Amino acid sequence: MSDTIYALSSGALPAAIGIIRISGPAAGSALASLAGGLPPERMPVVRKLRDHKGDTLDVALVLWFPGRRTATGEDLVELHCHGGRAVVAAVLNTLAAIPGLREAKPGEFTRRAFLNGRVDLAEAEGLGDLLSAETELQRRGAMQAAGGAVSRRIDEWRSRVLALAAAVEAVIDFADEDDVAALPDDFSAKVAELAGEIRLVAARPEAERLRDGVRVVLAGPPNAGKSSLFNALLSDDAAIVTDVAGTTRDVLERPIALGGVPFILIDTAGVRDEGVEAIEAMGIERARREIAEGHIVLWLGAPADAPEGSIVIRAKADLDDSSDLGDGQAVSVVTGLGLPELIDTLIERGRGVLPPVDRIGFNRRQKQCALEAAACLDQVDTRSDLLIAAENLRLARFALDRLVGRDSTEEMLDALFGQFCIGK
Ligand SMILES: Nc1nc2c(ncn2[C@@H]2O[C@H](COP(=O)(O)OP(=O)(O)OP(=O)(O)O)[C@@H](O)[C@H]2O)c(=O)[nH]1
Ligand SMILES: [K+]
Ligand SMILES: [Mg+2]
Repeated sequence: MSDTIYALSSGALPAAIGIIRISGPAAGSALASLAGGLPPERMPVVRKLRDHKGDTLDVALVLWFPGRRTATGEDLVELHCHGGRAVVAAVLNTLAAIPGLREAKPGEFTRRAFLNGRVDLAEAEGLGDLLSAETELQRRGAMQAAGGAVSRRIDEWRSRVLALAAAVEAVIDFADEDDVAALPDDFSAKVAELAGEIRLVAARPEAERLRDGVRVVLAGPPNAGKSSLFNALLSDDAAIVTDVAGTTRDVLERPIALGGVPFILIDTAGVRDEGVEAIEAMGIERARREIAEGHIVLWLGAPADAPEGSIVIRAKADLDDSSDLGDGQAVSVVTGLGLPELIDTLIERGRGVLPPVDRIGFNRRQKQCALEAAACLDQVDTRSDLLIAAENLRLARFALDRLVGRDSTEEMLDALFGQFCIGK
């Protein structure tokens, strides 16, 4: 039988309420010893919590969820204490002294929910993203996975694979009896259709992009006004601005949400070829790498030099005279000209880079499993040995099983749940 774990599951203290969760076989007896008996099931009641000497620790709202129909799939207790640091510490210390109880490791409540079949791996991954979501788009994207939309689609694919496998098995069985049997006419078309559907979802931008943010690189020649624009977009003096060409040496990154879209703004060293000493040269090298890897490049320079697909910005537009209406989006950080338009452009382009939040998408791990399943389906050839076709359908099903964690390794679970905080 597993240990009984406990942790503070609500946010940083002090707060109005501190919610302590206890999960495992000894949860009920721990609650009984703190509250002087078990309250009615699934009913919020107020109880005095006392330590083993009988001293009152707090007056708390307590909830008792016995059985398997709980968030973790095992006996679960919630103590809604006053959220003072000393109050919560006193209750946690009392729990620590109860035999069979120990503090939960990061993500351990969710891990138990997974091991007890309350959520699958795709839902647990979605939950992780939901807890770390900082923008509206991240929240909506994570809701899809956490709410089971990915899992439901995988289930549907899985039952189609099973039906195809059953058709093959039926023919193989008949062959044993020396009878004539054939696969349905549309068998191969159905296999190809399923592989195509899986690839379509796998081709969508990966969920990590939504979690990590759209990378927007500000690039261009020295003194073009990159750092000034970086600061203006952030409304912060994060980068050093001077009139000396070559001020920015290193890459500077800052996260920002614009219109609910998560971005990482990246300021870089001005790109030039001549008169460059060693440190600046290294900065330029880094700038080139960021330009190559960025999702969106804002190019503050001559349109002729602009990297492919970049947005050309005509910076310092306040200095333009009326005859000098060059190419690019005019922006001035001095007058604010063109900034709202630039932000709108970024939001629009940014949404295009991210996975669609109203449809399901995969993270990198899930995508790999999905592509494996599609590749196995490609190998299903009804003109050759049907035993091999059956085997490939079995492998396709295993790949889908791995996607939702039906067949997960300890290391995989450690890696996933280790990213969660304690108490989750
Ligand atoms: N008038 C005007 N001056 C600007 C504007 N943006 C930047 N500047 C000035 O241009 C100079 C260079 O600005 P930076 O932001 O340091 O330019 P940079 O591209 O980051 O320069 P490096 O980091 O050296 O490559 C500074 O003196 C800024 O004050 C603008 O919109 N209007
Ligand atoms: K500068
Ligand atoms: Mg700069």
